[in-house]
Amino acid sequence: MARFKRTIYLHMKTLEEARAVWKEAVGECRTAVERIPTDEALGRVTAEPVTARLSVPHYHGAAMDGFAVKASDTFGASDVRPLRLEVGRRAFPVDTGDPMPEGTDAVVMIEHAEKVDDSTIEIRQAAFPWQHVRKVGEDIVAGELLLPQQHRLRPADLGAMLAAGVPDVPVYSLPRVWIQPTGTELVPAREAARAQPGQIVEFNGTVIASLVRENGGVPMLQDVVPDDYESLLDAVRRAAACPAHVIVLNAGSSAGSEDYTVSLLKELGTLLVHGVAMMPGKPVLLGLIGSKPFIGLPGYPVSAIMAFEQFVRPLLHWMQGLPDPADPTVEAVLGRKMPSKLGLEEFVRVILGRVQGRLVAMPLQRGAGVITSLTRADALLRIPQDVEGINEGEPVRVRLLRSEDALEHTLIMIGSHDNTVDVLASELKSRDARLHLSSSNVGSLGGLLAVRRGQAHFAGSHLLDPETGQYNRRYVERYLKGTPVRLVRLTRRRQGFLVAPGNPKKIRGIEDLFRDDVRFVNRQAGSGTRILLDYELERAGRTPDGIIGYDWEEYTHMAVAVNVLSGTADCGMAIYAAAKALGLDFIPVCEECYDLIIPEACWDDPKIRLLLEVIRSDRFRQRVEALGGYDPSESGTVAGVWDGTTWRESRVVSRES
Ligand SMILES: Nc1nc2c(c(=O)[nH]1)N[C@H]1C(S)=C(S)[C@@H](COP(=O)(O)OP(=O)(O)OC[C@H]3O[C@@H](n4cnc5c(N)ncnc54)[C@H](O)[C@@H]3O)O[C@H]1N2
Ligand code: MOO
Repeated sequence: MARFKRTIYLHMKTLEEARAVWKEAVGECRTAVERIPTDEALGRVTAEPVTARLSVPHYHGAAMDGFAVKASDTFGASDVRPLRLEVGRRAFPVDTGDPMPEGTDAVVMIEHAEKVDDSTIEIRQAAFPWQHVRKVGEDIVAGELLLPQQHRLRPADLGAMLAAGVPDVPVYSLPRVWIQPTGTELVPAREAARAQPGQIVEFNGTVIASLVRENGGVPMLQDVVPDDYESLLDAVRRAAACPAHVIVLNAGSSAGSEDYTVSLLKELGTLLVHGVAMMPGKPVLLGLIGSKPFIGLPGYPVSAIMAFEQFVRPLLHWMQGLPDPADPTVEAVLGRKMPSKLGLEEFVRVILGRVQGRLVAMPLQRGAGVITSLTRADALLRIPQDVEGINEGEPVRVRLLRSEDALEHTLIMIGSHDNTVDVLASELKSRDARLHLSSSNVGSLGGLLAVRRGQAHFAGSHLLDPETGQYNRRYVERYLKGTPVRLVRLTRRRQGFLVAPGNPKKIRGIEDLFRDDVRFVNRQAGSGTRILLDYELERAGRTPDGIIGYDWEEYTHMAVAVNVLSGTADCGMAIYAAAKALGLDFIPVCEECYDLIIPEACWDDPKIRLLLEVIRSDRFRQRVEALGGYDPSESGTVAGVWDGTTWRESRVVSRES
């Protein structure tokens, strides 16, 4: 069908241009005004100024428990000249809030009135006029402005309105957003476990609906429609005819042959923008169907969220007469060099924490499909389009995704990842709910370098020195000259050969790698596991010659495991957790040490003290043991104290700090 030719982006606009086009086209859209009961108006935005109908208080009332009196009757009373007043004639018992009896203008607090008998009190201090009395209109005067228009109502606002006799309030209707997920490949989340290759769990719908709710709108989330033009046309027609204020389609915004959104928009409405120089979120589409704003959000989840924030979020504010939302930002230093494409505004997810007095921002994965780059992020770094990149150590302004206070309770870990770190994070949280462990996985060496630059509270490392058979010490000596640190053992972990379930090739150990019928899959040169394999080969007195697949390099434990599972390799070396995850058999080869490298400058930080407490607890060990493939018997021991030049203690490991 000729009509469905692949689309090429129209003219890609800069983010600023696209925002301007959008504001021009839909910036004046408002939802209708409706009058709703005041007690249901929390969070709603006033469409008109609200004025008081009654004064508050509307009578003179006692502000304290005690006796209402006429102030002039009490003049002259003192410690030396106590004054007696007859109850019921010149002093009237009142409680807080009671109307003042005729002729009285002051209240003597009960604790300042001595009872003489049932009908007499004595006071030792004169009352001044209007003492402890709430006068008419003290709080609100009838007719005065209570709240302006375009004001988002808070709990106290509702109280003031009710007190002032305003039982209902004119507000903007909540913007209703039609959300249409599309894609033949999408399956409902409840069928996730049965998804075949090529099928993807639908979740953007829920994310977008939640973002709408968070921004004061009402989501109208639809069932998925397949990627065929007629179904999409039908869905958008229904959206146009229904009482929704905004139409959001996801996805089909890019240049793929099944990306029909552009054609749709051209057939049913007006295309304003296709393609914005931002990343993620580049292929976003903006337009109008009739007078309804229409947004085509890209399919990748991070792209969808970023494009939502730039275009849907402000729209939801404008529709209720509110200004653009403002987000809190802080200044930090960038922990790692960040190259960026010239001409594209980039949004980089970062972890953020205060290390040795400075806020450090460390970039996370960049992929637009990596939703966990947002779940793990503490902040967003925006790299302008005219900047080619930012150097390590440069100051940057980042937008906070968590509270500023939370940053003070964030521990930054950089280095190699291990599953026991997840246990650590969860145990820390259960000890102190404020504590948050943010980690960036850049490999062991990257962790050491971050410690050297003062960018991490600690690093995670498992680097074997083949000459000594020891872990990490040699690397600390080489890379941390002048940086005192302590080496704390987190755990020992088992490395071994992964083989297909049932071990069909009957692989038992290193010698079997040299067989003609065994294809091996290796890890990349320089990785901890590769160093370990070479070390084991050397110990066995062998060179790699003769191992089929020794030069075939993969970059992660899981990639090795996948090759074994699919049968492209018969054997590979990895940690037990990778075998367990994919149901492979595991033949243990050796144990390695996974250590934390903690700068001396952070050693006395209470967060680090708690971290050590956790690592040394029985509960942590039990949980680590239960993972399988780990030996936590040395967890928490100090395996070395480095003063920047030499090791200060003997090599006997100790559990003391
Ligand atoms: N040749 C080109 N290909 C792509 C380009 C390009 O410029 N030229 N741009 C890339 C960029 S950037 C993005 S972003 C994506 C946008 O893709 P679409 O908006 O067309 O979306 P799809 O291709 O349909 O899906 C992409 C991806 O997202 C998943 N997805 C879609 N909807 C959902 C949902 N409701 N829940 C969860 N996941 C969803 C979908 O399955 C795909 O994996 O295009 C690049 N391609
Ligand atoms: O711009 Mo796409 O949105 O990178 O992923």
